[in-house]
Amino acid sequence: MSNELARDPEAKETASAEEVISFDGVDKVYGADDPAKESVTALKDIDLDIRQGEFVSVVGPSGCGKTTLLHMAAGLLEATNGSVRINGVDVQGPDHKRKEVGLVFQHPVALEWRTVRKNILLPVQILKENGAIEGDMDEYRDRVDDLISLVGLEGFGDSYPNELSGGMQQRVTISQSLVYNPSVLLMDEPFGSLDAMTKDQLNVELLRIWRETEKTILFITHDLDEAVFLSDRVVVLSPRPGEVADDVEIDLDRPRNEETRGSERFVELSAALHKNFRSLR
Ligand SMILES: Nc1ncnc2c1ncn2[C@@H]1O[C@H](COP(=O)(O)OP(=O)(O)OP(=O)(O)O)[C@@H](O)[C@H]1O
Repeated sequence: MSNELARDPEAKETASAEEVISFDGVDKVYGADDPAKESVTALKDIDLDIRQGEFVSVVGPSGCGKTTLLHMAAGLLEATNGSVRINGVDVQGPDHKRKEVGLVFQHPVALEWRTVRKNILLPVQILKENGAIEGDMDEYRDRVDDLISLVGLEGFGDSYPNELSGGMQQRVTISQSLVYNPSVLLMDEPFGSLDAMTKDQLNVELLRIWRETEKTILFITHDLDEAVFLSDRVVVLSPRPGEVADDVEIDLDRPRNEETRGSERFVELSAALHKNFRSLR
């Protein structure tokens, strides 16, 4: 694959430590500064470090603060206490570079009147308008073609979103998050609305894309088996207020494929995680 899509070498240099995503003593209280509303403590005392090139999933009961955690890493929400850093830089500070972070949400965000190619280019146009990235558009147009082939959408660059299946639309979303070459991908249940077969297939493909692009990934999911299949570590949050209840190393060999799901070790790890999860209630 093209080296163009691998991790930005500049990002490696700017990371002061191996930790690429760091939560340090983070609390999130919604409504803390609005006396008219009852406050909700979503997350409490989160310490979590994700190292260069790691794939870490976060699981936990509904409402425990998974999306809140991800939105804080994206700089979309401010921590009430503590700090969140990407590549050693506070995401709320003036030195934070928005281009360091790619976001993938559960539902595709493609605009129906733009072709696949133009949709993939959209984040670049937005970031360029905001002054967050520089460089020539032609450079990014070439990159779009590399991405279309990386995510398996060859031949669909001139199609419109309504001509694509749900799985293909999520491939577009993944390309959108990679187009400006962030060092970090934050993924919030990206395959949650897909059927089981498409989800399994995209899981395998995501691992290939991760391997080829060398990104650091923070992945939110409700699906414990998906978390085991994908991750180096699975972080378990307690019921709200979410605290880190467990941080489980997943020692399955890589590369992983469909056979991995049938392996003895996968079944063991999955069973242990399900048991751990039940004990939280
Ligand atoms: N803007 C908000 N204002 C007030 N409370 C909020 C807000 N957003 C989220 N919450 C509350 O914070 C808690 C954590 O929400 P969050 O969406 O992060 O959980 P989650 O683990 O992602 O949930 P789910 O698994 O159901 O998607 C919930 O109790 C939710 O009601």
